[in-house]
Amino acid sequence: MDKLELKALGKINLGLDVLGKRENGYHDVRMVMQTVYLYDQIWMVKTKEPGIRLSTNLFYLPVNENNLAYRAAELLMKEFGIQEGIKIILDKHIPVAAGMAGGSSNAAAVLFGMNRMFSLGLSQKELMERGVSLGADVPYCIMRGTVLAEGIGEKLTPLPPMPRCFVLLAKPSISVSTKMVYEKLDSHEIAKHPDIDGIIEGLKGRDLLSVAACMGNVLEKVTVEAYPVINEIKEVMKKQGALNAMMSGSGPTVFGLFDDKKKAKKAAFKIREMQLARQTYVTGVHNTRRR
Ligand SMILES: C[C@@](CO)(OP(=O)(O)O)[C@H](O)COP(=O)(O)OP(=O)(O)OC[C@H]1O[C@@H](n2ccc(N)nc2=O)[C@H](O)[C@@H]1O
Ligand SMILES: Nc1ncnc2c1ncn2[C@@H]1O[C@H](COP(=O)(O)OP(=O)(O)O)[C@@H](O)[C@H]1O
Repeated sequence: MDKLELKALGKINLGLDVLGKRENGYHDVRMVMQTVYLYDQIWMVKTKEPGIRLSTNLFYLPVNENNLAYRAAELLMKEFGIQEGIKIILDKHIPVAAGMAGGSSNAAAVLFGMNRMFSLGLSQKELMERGVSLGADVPYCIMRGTVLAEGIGEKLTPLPPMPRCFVLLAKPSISVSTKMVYEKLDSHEIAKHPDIDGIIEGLKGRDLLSVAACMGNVLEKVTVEAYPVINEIKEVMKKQGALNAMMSGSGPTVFGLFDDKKKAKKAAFKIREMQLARQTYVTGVHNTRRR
């Protein structure tokens, strides 16, 4: 196979709890992850000249080893002594530094693509073991769907699929560093842990309303302190009929779950009109796992 086209999908966290901190600074988490149908497009083409060449539509993203897509290709090229080269064209649509795992998803797609194109014979588990060295969310981005993620995010248990709904994503024009948010959390007392088991029960019962009711994210308080606009967006979404609204990951993207597409679109319009966020997307959940 000389050429491959891939979709790298974004995620939201329906629940995010932090249980403790490890000596290396990483945190033990308990999260319910959900893939959404907002994606970056990736083209991979084999080249005769050795090495990796990456290009992207976003001028401010690195195109060297600081890009997670580049690093994913490099990791497998080195391990397997691949002599040919690879050209990667990355068309970004997932907001950057937004709590939607865009970079991790790009890395996951490239690992998957390299395995296919160069017939490396790695199982999904073996790809995930390599993926975690690139980022805690990479193994999940390889698996996709509705998943309970524990450990630092790499211990994955598939869950029943999220019931069909509309997801409104709103990304205010600020960028958040995941590392800083986790660090700031350490100086906070976690007053209320989200009901992760309640979300899981809701998923088992195919009950969208109880999943929505149990949503919670311990990182939200930290990011909201710096950026109150996150709360303003949540309030608009709820007022416009969201079943619930919350910040995804370390933020600042806010998502709202809706059972009605018109309401989701109206909420998006309001958020843009009030200039709370310029980037808004109405999309859905994506429950197909990668094979
Ligand atoms: C918060 C979450 C929730 O899904 O997502 P994002 O907001 O990044 O999308 C993840 O835990 C982010 O995963 P990911 O972004 O892959 O993390 P990494 O690149 O491995 O780590 C970035 C930094 O976050 C901190 N980190 C990350 C994961 C974890 N379990 N504990 C941590 O303390 C570490 O300080 C690390 O240096
Ligand atoms: N392929 C990539 N896509 C997006 N960001 C990338 C990529 N490679 C490296 N980065 C860097 O990683 C940081 C985190 O980006 P991203 O994965 O979009 O956010 P998050 O960790 O919040 O989900 C960005 O600041 C960006 O400079």
